[in-house]
Amino acid sequence: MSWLQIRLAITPDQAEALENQLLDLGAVSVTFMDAEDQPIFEPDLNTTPLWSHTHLLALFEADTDPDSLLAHLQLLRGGELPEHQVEVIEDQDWERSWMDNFQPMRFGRRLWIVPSWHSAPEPDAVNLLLDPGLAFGTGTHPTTALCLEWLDAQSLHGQSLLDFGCGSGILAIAGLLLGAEHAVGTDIDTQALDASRDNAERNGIAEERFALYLPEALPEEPADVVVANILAGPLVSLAPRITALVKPGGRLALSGILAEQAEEVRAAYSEAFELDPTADKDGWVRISGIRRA
Ligand SMILES: C[S@@+](CC[C@H](N)C(=O)[O-])C[C@H]1O[C@@H](n2cnc3c(N)ncnc32)[C@H](O)[C@@H]1O
Repeated sequence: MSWLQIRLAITPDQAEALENQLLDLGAVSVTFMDAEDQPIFEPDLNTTPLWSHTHLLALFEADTDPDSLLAHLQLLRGGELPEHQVEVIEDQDWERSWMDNFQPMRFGRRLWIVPSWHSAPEPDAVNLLLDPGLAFGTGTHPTTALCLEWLDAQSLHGQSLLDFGCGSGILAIAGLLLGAEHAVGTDIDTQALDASRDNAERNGIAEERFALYLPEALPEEPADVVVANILAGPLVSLAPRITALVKPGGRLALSGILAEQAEEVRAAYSEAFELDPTADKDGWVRISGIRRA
């Protein structure tokens, strides 16, 4: 199957309106790409140099007429049309294009993330075979890497784990391979739930060890260990819910936070958690801690 792809150069202040306009015009997917051509979820529209020279990719059904589409977009935007390129791409290319640099990578001492089409460089290590499909989470992004390193450093044996915003399922599956007894993943995106299920199967995780839910269906049952890589805004607004999902004495790692947003997120969790020092990687930070009893 092929798709019509429109790549538009944007500035952060245009992003939200343009995304809505493209969706109104029938885009089946709109992805924000950062300066390194990696997809970003829910970009911070107010700040960040990572996001200041970037573009947006919109995919439409292949039979969409690009001239008519662009004319409609121009109309919706009061005559203004951002700089753009139009191309027809094959499905396979679309899924894979941003993954060209996805190679086996080690996180912490024991854990390797291995693209499912590669062989494991260290067969005796903890190898997570991953095909993210259309979901976020390969470990190439610093926000995921910060969580993987944290998980690798935990003693997870026999623990229950919750992955809030599971994307490809990478964090939950890493936790299970590192010894967690049971994991729950939740995501607002059903494609992420599908990818997580496929990746769990790929790694021989028995179905009963990994449950997946949309957030509205997630049982409000606290876990020993919770990871949430979903950006600062939702982490702050979801703080009461995420806190309640961590057992007293349980551990929490939050990611998807830019360095300048760390204080705001720490403030939302500092009453309920004994927080560790903030860890950072390439402008992103991880906030972790133990829930006070
Ligand atoms: C940055 S990705 C993280 C994926 C994966 N956990 C990782 O660490 O690579 C964020 C994921 O959270 C999901 N998400 C965003 N907001 C959410 C929310 N309020 N509740 C649940 N999932 C959410 C997105 O659909 C996306 O799959």
